[in-house]
Amino acid sequence: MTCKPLIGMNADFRAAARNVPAYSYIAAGYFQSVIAAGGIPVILPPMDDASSIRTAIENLHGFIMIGGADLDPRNDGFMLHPSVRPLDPVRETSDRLIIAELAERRVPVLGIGTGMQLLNVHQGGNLFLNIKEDLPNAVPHHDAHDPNHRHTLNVESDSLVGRVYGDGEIRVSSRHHMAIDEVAPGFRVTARCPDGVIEAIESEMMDWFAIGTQFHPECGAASALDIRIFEEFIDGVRERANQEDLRLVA
Ligand SMILES: N[C@@H](CCC(=O)NCCCC(=O)O)C(=O)O
Repeated sequence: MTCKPLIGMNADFRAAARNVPAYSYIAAGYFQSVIAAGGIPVILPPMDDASSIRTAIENLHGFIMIGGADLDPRNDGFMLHPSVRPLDPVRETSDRLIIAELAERRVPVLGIGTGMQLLNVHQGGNLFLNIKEDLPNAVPHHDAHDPNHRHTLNVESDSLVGRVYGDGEIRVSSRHHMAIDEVAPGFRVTARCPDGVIEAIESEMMDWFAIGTQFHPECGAASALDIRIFEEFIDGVRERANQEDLRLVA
């Protein structure tokens, strides 16, 4: 592939309130990072029609599932927890249709924050609903007064995040209160906070390039290294698009 890959991304949704109409939005860091890494971002507003989502995804080379509020645990058969602030159902319905399509078509995916949690639960893993209760010895993974809160990270060297960060002390932006508990089959953990909380997963499946980060490489306070996550993702997207072209002409 010589042209820039089209990278889809979902968008958040806010219902109408008082005099403000409903609107859809996305933090600029997501699409700016894709542009900086050599891709063309294509933002999909929430949709509840699986066939429209399928048509949109058929025309994309890769997809980024963005962060946001919490997945509603009731959608995965768990009880609601008082700490959970669910996504608007308009967004969650759309996100679940998108991930199902990405998984079925094996479209390369990078899940960030809630996006990684959705990738994990869709593929059969599950989540801790509140780090403070489930992992009481964990360091803070969120600071209500500091959107740029960071903590350190240990990475597996033989992984995408390992290639990006290499050796030495790594600090990443962290904004979450849920975390992966059981990792979905077909994925492995490639980064953890020193307290053990899972911070990145990567697919081990030969036919699906899929990675997830609990930390936020798109965040305003991200380091120069963090953009390399997007570069690695887009390199992987190109590689797979080239393989697909070869398969189609063979
Ligand atoms: N359910 C999650 C949310 C983690 C997350 O995506 N945080 C970023 C929110 C800001 C954004 O929209 O990018 C949790 O575990 O808290």
